Amino acid sequence: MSYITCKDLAVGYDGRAVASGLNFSIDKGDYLCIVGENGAGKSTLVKTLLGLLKPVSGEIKFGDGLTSRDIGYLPQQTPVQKDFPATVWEVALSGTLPKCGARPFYGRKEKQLAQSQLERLGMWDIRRKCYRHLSGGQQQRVLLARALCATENLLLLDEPVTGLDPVATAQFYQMIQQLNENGVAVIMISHDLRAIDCARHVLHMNHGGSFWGSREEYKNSRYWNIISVEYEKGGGQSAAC
Ligand SMILES: Nc1ncnc2c1ncn2[C@@H]1O[C@H](COP(=O)(O)OP(=O)(O)OP(=O)(O)O)[C@@H](O)[C@H]1O
Repeated sequence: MSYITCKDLAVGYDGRAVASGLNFSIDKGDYLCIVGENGAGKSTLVKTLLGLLKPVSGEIKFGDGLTSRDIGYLPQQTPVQKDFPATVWEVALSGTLPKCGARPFYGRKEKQLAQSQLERLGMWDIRRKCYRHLSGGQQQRVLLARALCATENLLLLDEPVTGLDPVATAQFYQMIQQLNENGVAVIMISHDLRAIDCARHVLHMNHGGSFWGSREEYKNSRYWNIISVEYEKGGGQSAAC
């Protein structure tokens, strides 16, 4: 059974849909890239998958032991978040909070988990550094470690390469690719079409409808023709996946 199956899903606010007719699923180990024009409802879909909004209509089914609480979420970063006055260690450790239950402190297990995720992403040696003093790429790695502390089943990344330079972007994609090869399922929202080169499936959302299918099917669809022409005009490049 799939981790998530969405059938005729409409998402929105106060009972009014901003996107509808969404049909897609994400399986264990999958890599889904969500693309689409501004305002198409991508972030609204994310909030709905995380259980922060109720579907306007249709259904979201969780399977294979997954619930909306088992999603490791890397949100879009705001300027205030980039300036967060905490150490790398504190930010990563905060990802284990849901595992503490009613306990008001971190136990040995949580600390070991945060250490292993920071080591995995090459951030352990700078654990005492202040998060706000890191480069954009390093900050994203720390947030990734934080998300992995919450779960290793499914990561949901909302525009994770915004503001990163081309080298940091390529390194970030490679890191996600590696995690995916090690069994972590990925949902990545992106305005950067290079992200598609790494994905197995693509969900394209726009105001006139949506497409979901394999990367190959997407690249043969009219949705790809439209978006890639616009992207080339903007000087897009290919990813190194
Ligand atoms: N809290 C809210 N209440 C009502 N409408 C909202 C709210 N947040 C967003 N919207 C509207 O929902 C629509 C979809 O917004 P959303 O942020 O999901 O799009 P998006 O595809 O993520 O856009 P972008 O690519 O620009 O990030 C927009 O018309 C937006 O104005």
